[in-house]
Amino acid sequence: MSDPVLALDGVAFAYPDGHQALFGVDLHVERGERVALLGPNGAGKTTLVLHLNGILSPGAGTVRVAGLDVGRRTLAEVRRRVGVVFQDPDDQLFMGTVRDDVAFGPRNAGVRGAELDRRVEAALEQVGMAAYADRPPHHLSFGQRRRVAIATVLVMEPELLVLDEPSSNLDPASRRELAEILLGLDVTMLMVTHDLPYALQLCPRSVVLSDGVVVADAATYDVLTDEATMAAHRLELPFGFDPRTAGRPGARW
Ligand SMILES: Nc1ncnc2c1ncn2[C@@H]1O[C@H](COP(=O)(O)OP(=O)(O)OP(=O)(O)O)[C@@H](O)[C@H]1O
Repeated sequence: MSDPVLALDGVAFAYPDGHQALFGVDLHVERGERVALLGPNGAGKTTLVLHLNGILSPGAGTVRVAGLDVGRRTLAEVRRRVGVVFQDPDDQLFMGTVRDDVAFGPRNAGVRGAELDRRVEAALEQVGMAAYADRPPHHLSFGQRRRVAIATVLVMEPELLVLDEPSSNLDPASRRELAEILLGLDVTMLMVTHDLPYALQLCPRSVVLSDGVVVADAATYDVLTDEATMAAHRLELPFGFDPRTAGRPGARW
């Protein structure tokens, strides 16, 4: 069998002030999976994500991406393979046009000419933003900027797409449209979210992190209908939302 796209084994991490944020986390993601990373505020989700592209290094344990150990020597290659879309699109957009923002990563990696144009076009097409290529990003709506931020990562053709709260601050129509876009992508995905219906819609599997420990790793439907786990880890469904009647796109993984 091929290497998992992502393999965390026994990952522990303490911040310099001594706060222990992760305690021996094991998480394996196979190629083609879409996995939601759930958990209450302060659970360690962002800390975990920052290990995936080497911004943080574990105090103990290992992080492997597509068979590569994440470390100083592999950092450039790891960052090509793992695309992280942060919560605030404005952290990722800083050029004069959408096209230049999306071209920035591959251009830095030495891609030029027709190949660069092809990749930029394809990434913008994937997020439905091809018509906006010549616009300044700061003239776009928040939802459009989030899509462009996703394109800046897709253009690198990552093996793992990591999304931090992709549905936050979107109106219902933008939220639904983004779900359709994400469901159409052919990429392994790890999605950090507090939006549990979104997790159910997009991710067949969910991992729950709480106080730096993985406390559940199962089909999203099973997690969201496990009342004891939900209550113990401060996971609450929106008023009136019942996974049992919401359809079961993620029932098996
Ligand atoms: N730079 C830091 N120094 C010390 N402790 C930190 C630092 N950053 C985060 N922490 C602590 O580590 C723990 C995990 O934080 P983290 O941001 O990873 O949680 P999270 O699950 O992403 O939370 P949220 O859902 O609120 O984004 C928290 O207790 C937090 O206070």
